[in-house]
Amino acid sequence: MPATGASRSLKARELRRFARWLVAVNLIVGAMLGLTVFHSLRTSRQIHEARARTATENLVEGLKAGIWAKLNRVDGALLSTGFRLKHIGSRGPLDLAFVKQVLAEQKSLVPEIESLWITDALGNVQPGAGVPPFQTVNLGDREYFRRVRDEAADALVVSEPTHARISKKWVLVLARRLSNLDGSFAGIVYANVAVEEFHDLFKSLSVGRQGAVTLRTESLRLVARYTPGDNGGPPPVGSANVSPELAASLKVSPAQGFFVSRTKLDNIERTNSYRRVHPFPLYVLAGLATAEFFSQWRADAAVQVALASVLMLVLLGASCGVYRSRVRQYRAQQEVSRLVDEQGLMLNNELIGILRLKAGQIMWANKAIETMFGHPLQDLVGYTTRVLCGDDEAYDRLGKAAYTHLASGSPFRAQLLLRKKNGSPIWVDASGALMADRAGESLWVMLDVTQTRLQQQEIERAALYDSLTGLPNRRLLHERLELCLHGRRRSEHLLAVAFMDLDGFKPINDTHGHETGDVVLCTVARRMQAGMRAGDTIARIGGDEFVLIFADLKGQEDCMSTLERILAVIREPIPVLGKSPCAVSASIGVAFLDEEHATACTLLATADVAMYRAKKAGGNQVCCGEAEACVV
Ligand SMILES: Nc1nc2c(ncn2[C@@H]2O[C@H](COP(=O)(O)OP(=O)(O)OP(=O)(O)O)[C@@H](O)[C@H]2O)c(=O)[nH]1
Repeated sequence: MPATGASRSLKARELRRFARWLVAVNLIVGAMLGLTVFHSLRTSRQIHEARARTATENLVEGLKAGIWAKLNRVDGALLSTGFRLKHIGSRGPLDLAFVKQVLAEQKSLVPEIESLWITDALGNVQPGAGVPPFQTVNLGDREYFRRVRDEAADALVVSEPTHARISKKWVLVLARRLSNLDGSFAGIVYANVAVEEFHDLFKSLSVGRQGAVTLRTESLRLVARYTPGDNGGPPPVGSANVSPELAASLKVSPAQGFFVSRTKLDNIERTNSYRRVHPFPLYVLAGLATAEFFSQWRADAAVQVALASVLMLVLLGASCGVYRSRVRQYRAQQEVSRLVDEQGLMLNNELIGILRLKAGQIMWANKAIETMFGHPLQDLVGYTTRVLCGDDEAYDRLGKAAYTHLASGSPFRAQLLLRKKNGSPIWVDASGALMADRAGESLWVMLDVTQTRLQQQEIERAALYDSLTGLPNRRLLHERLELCLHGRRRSEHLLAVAFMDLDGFKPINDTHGHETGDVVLCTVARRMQAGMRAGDTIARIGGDEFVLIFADLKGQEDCMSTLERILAVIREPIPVLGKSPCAVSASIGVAFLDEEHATACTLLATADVAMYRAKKAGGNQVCCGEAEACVV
């Protein structure tokens, strides 16, 4: 069944639908995979964020406790000093030795204190250890001094980060009031805590290479900052430059909080927690770098994304493979359809007949067989090939020859003479071969070669027979003579060859025309044929020359009497249509096969010579080629 254009385009549509389906499956699987990975990564990031927050909160809680303890010890030293130096100015001149002793004792008890001093009511630092001799250091302009002096209550004052005038270091100053007996302001006792003092505490914390720990005053001025990787250079002590996220969080939650921000100092994003170091006006902050804290998460994310990508690539590759294989299948189907179409056209041609046979029975035949033999297809299919053969004998002969050949494994090829439905003969060039995939079945191809065959016969005839008289020509004469000579050697009977030439033929041509001459030649030929036996041969070898072969003579007399009869029938008047009858005679030379004349050449030559003798002798007679032969 040939594939139609419609069924082909249907298959092309199916292929496009399959491609769309594959794309859709890939998109859906890709989307699901992407969503799964996204959800998994978001969840694990949230877990990491929660862990980061907990870690920074734990860090900052520890810091807060450490700083509180430090400053509490410093404040304790201030309180003790204040207590021991209470009203000391009211009892007369200052006992500097005692003051120095007290300050030294307290300082030695609290290692965090870088220096411990008192001032008078004007802010002049009383001379002591670390103060250059003959030099007056006045703190009256210091903000913490004014606050201690101006606040009536005996409260601890913590300064902003201050550059110390004596040690030249950045310090945090803790100060308390000294009073006279009447309660008036006598000066301050203050302790400088170097900002480096906090670094030791900060260093003990594990914040990674890019983490940061910071101490700020209530006004957010930087007191100390520590980053293990020393990111961003030396800390700008005293600077109040903070991230907007910290400022916003403090507004909402002044005591403690959590925020994520990118630090301007080193441009590193961190997850931070902060705590107020109550009762001190200080904030501690601990931050873990997002990049570090999320490095594991990032590695996990990279692995998950890579796995998902590989999975997607594998799916894509498999889809491409499946699609390509479907395309190949589609192309193969197209090719098969094309071949089926071509085969259909070939099978249904009008020229070459095709038959499929099984055990001599016609299983299938094409239109050309119908045309060639004239049998309708329904009269062929299901019947044996006997209907195509002339008779049972021809059918059996053909069957034996063909199937013996096919059984040997080689195809059969022959020109066969078969019969049409109307009984007329038909020559076919037939070729048959066993079908490999169908047991016992054979395929036959037939071409009508009747015309070729007839033309061939005509050509063969023209080569062997005289076109005017229909008698054998010189070539066939020689073949037959050789054949006779070959058979004669085993025969007892006599063989003779007679050479005959008409007498007076030329004048007939000249007088009555060539057509009349032709009539005379044909009449003479017919008469001679009528007077000879079936096994004898009469041939025309030239204009008015004939040769006769007598193959089965009982004796020379038998031959001579026949030739005499021939001379007689030739002499009879020959009627010519519309003209007066013509008359001719003949001169005949005959040679008999014997030891001396044993070949065709010698026989013909002898007969020829004898014929000339007959003609010289006046014609209309037979001369024998042997010496003793008599002229009849
Ligand atoms: N009509 C006709 N004439 C032919 C044909 N072939 C040859 N001839 C003629 O036959 C004649 C033969 O010549 P000759 O053998 O001399 O004829 P003839 O008159 O019988 O002479 P002799 O044989 O000597 O007796 C020639 O005139 C040829 O032209 C032919 O096929 N048809």
